[in-house]
Amino acid sequence: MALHSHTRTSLRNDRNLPSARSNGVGGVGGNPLPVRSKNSLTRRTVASGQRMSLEDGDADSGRVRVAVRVCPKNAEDLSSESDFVDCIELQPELKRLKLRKNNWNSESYRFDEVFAEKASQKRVYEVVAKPVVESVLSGYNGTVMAYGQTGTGKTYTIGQLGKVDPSERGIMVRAMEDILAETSSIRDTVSISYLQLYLESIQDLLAPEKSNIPISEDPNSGEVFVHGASVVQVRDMEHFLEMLLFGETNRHAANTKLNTESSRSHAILMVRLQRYKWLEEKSLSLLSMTSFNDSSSSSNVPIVLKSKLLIVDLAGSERIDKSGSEGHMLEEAKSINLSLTSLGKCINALAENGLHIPTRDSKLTRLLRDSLGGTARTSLIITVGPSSRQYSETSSTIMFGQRAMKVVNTLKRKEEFDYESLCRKLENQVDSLTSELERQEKLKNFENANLEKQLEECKTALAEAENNLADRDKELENSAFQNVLADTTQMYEEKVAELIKQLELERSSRSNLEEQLILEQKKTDDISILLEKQQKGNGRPKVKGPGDVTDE
Ligand SMILES: Nc1ncnc2c1ncn2[C@@H]1O[C@H](COP(=O)(O)OP(=O)(O)OP(=O)(O)O)[C@@H](O)[C@H]1O
Repeated sequence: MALHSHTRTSLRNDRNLPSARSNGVGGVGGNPLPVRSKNSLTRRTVASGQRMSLEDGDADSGRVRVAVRVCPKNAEDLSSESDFVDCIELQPELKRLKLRKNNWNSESYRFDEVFAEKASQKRVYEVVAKPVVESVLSGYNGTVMAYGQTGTGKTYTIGQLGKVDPSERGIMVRAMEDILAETSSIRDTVSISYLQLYLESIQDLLAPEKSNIPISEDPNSGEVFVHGASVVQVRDMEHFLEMLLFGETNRHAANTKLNTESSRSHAILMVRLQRYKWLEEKSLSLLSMTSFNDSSSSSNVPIVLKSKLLIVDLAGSERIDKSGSEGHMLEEAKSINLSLTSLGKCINALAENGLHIPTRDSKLTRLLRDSLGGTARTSLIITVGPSSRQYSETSSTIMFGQRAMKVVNTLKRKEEFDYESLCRKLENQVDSLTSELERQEKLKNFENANLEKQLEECKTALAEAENNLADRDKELENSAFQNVLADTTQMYEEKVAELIKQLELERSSRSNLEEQLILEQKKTDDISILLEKQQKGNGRPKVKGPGDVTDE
């Protein structure tokens, strides 16, 4: 079994794995078992815009994972120890390490993973650190630590830059590669601080003039801060490597000043991650508080995940008496011992489920408070040398690792409601709705104008049609009138002709009558003359003719 599974679904996979108790992951005879099982429940709390979510799963998921890595023999080992057999024998398939005290006496220890001398940096990263990095990317705090005797490959495992041979890249470089690959340079923020803890003083490896930087703690969350240390936002891998090299140079310079090749300080790379995501949740009281509880907006609560990854390269854990330190070196060794001893004490207390965890005894344990017995996912790699000469240090390193395996953290994810983004999002929504409204308004106006134009056109067309119709009617009317007129004319012509005819008839009858009248008149005149002659002749009264006028 790997320390954690390698895939992105490692958390789920871990939960599906049998617990340490059942699979025997542990120390001698499966001895170190998780003793704290606070995280056996899934629980979520909401408080003042913040919430902590516990990782669900079995009690084993928060246990500190411990792997052991055996370093290759160094020149000294090779020259002086040809007669001796190695004190270490690995059984990788059983994930066991056998520590041989002598030919008759050996102990076997089980770890979460054992790496032989030839194990690649890639494999070590993927088994030890990658699951922690994935956790950090999901919003949990995480810690990867290397512990071991001087010269056993802690810095090689953790801090190797791999400039000459990229396959030698250590955990810091590979972790940042994964983090940068998984985060958005626009939405998310990745920043680092690089510190060293030397003689109980925290120094800034990115700004060497800063030393004795105080540690502070949030009394409510217990979160540890190193205010005053430089925090540099990582732009890209090149930028990160530059800073790492700068920090390494500063650490190396300090060592050189002390005339030693070995790291006399603990180096701590602190990676802070701030990621945004949209929460799919409908039942949060906060939603009703903010009245975004309609189904459309409740599924869109922006939250910010803040997580921290500590990658710690501890100083060598050799014994003072054996190293023969004197003077300043003795002070230094004592200081290293103090911090490592207090780390060991905390681990013991946690492993035994003690009531008091002495985290305040040293700055190292204060810095690592969240990593051991806290809310972080923690992996420890212990490095050992194969040489029998180092039996005692190797043995104490192994015992340190075995005790660490008993520590169970309670993985918690800190989620904060991102009011700023919510506000921004709502503002954007308002903006887009307003512009949509304006667009609709414009469209409506345009459509109205269009309709009015169409109406006008219709009216004109109608008027034209009416005119045409009227003209047609007129035309029709005219042609009927013409007909009527023609008929009438004809009628009148006939009438006139008839009247003319009648008139002529009348005229002719009148002229006949006149002629008759003249004749009659003549007759009358003749008769009158005749009568007058008679009267004159016999004295009789004269007879009146039709044309005579008489006074009565
Ligand atoms: N697994 C390994 N493969 C190849 N070389 C290794 C390995 N482990 C260690 N080394 C080499 O051994 C030497 C000592 O390693 P390193 O400096 O990493 O030890 P250390 O534990 O960090 O020592 P110190 O505590 O004194 O700083 C280095 O030259 C390193 O390259």
